[in-house]
Amino acid sequence: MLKHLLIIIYSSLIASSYAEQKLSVNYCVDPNWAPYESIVKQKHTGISKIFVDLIAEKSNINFILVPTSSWEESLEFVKSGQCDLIPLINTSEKRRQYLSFSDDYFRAPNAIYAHFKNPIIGNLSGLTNQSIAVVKSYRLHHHLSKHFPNTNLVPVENGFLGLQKVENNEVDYFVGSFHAANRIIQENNFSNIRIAGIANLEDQLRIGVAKEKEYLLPIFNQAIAQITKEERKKVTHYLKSIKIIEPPNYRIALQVSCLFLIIVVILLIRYLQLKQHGRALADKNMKLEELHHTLAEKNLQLTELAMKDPLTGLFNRTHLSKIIEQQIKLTARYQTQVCMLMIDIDDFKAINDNHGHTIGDNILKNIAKTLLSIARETDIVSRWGGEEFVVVCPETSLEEAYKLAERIQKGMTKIHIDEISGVTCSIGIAELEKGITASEWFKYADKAMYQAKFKGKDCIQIMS
Ligand SMILES: Nc1nc2c(ncn2[C@@H]2O[C@H](COP(=O)(O)OP(=O)(O)OP(=O)(O)O)[C@@H](O)[C@H]2O)c(=O)[nH]1
Repeated sequence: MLKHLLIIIYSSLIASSYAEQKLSVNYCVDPNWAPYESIVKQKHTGISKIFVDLIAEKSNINFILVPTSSWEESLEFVKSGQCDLIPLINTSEKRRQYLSFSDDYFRAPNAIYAHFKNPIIGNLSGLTNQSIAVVKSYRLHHHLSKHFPNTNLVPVENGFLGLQKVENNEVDYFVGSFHAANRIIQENNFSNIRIAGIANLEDQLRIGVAKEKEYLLPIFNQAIAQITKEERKKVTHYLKSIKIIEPPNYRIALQVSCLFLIIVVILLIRYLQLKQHGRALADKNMKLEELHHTLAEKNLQLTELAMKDPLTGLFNRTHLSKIIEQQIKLTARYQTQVCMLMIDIDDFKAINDNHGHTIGDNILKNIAKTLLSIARETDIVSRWGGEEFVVVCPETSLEEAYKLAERIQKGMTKIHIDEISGVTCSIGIAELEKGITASEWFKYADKAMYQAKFKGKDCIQIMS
């Protein structure tokens, strides 16, 4: 009690004397604890700098920074007297042995950070035997080693190194100051880290003064009490300028990617199926077209077969009958002359008998060629049957038909097959008379041909 009274009296004396002569104090900070405090290019920056400036102004004390390279070094400096105070520090049993503390002036949470593969634990009681990185000599370090002896503590030099271990999955968790950790995550783009819980140990930060300078505490407390809400807003603004990182939600990203991949695969399969289907369809269409073509060809062949004599290729009897029917109609309408030549090869049986059927066939084929070459293009040359041929000559008079018959006879003499040198034929000619039927016309031509035979063969007879 007496001691406290003496300190107050001493401090007020000092305070009044400071009015005339400005007192200076040396202070140390944590050089790696942004945004709370840090040393950048030998200069103090961060939240504690805002408060130091306010307290300096209100207490009229000159604060001189003694730069250090680590928090541990700062603690050593204040112990050894190289620094008079540390402006932003938590109390702890250990620290109370060499420091006296002002009233707290800034409070902030601590959080638990984890690799996104590790589960959310909520708070410190969720920690069991995991590996936990924590900054060496921080109050949290002592707190965890005292209250969570089963955990595997990994002390690190600073928050960056601890969070880097989490990012690289070297430790399960990092426990540290909320604002500082967020800033490190953001600056270093640690994309694998998320907040796994809030540490139920709040930072209640204050000035820690070396024991031999504890007489300054009333002055500091007075200055702290004078800090206005407006002035505190500077700190809020400063913190707001730091974005809090929302670690990317990899699960959603993975799900979206999977969904996208599935859609792409389905579309690809569908595309390939359609392509295959299209190809099969095109194949089928092509085959169908080929089939259609073949069918058309076959039909043509069939029609030709139905129309033509297979041995000579001339029109057959059936087709000739149809043509003659048309011819009769045309003649009746246009009053033109049409003649029919009935040609019968003489003694063909003897050719067959003496030279064989194959030679006989060849002779018949040659006769057909001869007839086609001699007749006009408009004449209709046909094989009536066996060794009989019929030539129908539109727009032809009996005289012209007779001349044609003569040319045919002459042509026949030029046929040479094997030992056979020329054939003879008997030709009957009948003009299409008005009003007669096709069969009557045939009958007349046939009759004329038989008359020619009767006359001794190799001659031409006009129907009389
Ligand atoms: N090689 C061959 N012979 C045929 C064909 N069609 C009919 N013949 C033959 O022609 C001959 C016709 O004989 P005939 O009716 O007696 O007449 P021909 O021997 O010519 O006697 P004439 O008519 O009186 O001059 C027969 O021997 C038939 O076999 C054929 O497609 N090929």
